Amino acid sequence: MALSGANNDRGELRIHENLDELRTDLADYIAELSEAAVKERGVFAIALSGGSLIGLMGTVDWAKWYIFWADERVVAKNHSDSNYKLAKDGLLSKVPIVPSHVHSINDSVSAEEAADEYMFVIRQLVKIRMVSVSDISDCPKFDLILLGMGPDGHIASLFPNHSALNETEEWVTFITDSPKPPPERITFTLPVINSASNVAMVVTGESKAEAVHLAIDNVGPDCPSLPARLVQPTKGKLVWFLDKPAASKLGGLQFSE
Ligand SMILES: O=C1O[C@H](COP(=O)(O)O)[C@@H](O)[C@H](O)[C@H]1O
Repeated sequence: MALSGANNDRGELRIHENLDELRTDLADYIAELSEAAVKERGVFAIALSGGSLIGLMGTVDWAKWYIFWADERVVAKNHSDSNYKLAKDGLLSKVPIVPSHVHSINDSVSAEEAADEYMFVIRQLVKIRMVSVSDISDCPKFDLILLGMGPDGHIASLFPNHSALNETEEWVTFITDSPKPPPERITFTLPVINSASNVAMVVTGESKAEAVHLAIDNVGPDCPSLPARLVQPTKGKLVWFLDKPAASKLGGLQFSE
């Protein structure tokens, strides 16, 4: 049985006994959001990340889905480091997704050009409202952004103390010095992540327990620079999907079973 609760302004916490339980809860959560968005707008705009979360997603009704990536490594689409390849092999090739609804980056140009082109594509889709727009800025408002988190607290390709964290003008930016290989990546910026209707942080494993603690608990003045702590949807909802090892260093939570 999952434990769920809330921690101040750090969102809803769902802590699961094991990965099977987490996978089921995450699939139900995504299905509910998808159904609500399709009912309201006719489409569901979801941004995926890479990493371990892809293996935790279930299958739902894909026909109305528009798929984006919150971050991508600037490598060929068939490279083992590609987040697109990860999602394609683990998920997209197994479900009836409409190919033209899958918006991956151009892998044949530089990181800077790929970021600009990706932003242009999103801008066109915002114009025709396939992707909604924020009520308080011109940012796209994705129905759901799925994020993983590294043991260092990075989310998407926003790393601790990196200047990309300060980008407020662009929707998509690029880096060429990622501390985690490969070095060249594109990433949604914090204003886009925080404009989403829903953000799900999917984090598993003991190696991430300290970063989960720093991202969620009130631990003093150093924590605001942790990228995961800067995920604070302005009007949207933040939900953390954790397994017990990832949640093992969280303190002072009030849970209901
Ligand atoms: O490099 C990346 O890492 C994070 C976390 O990955 P994980 O394997 O530790 O879950 C991922 O969310 C991000 O999209 C990816 O590019």
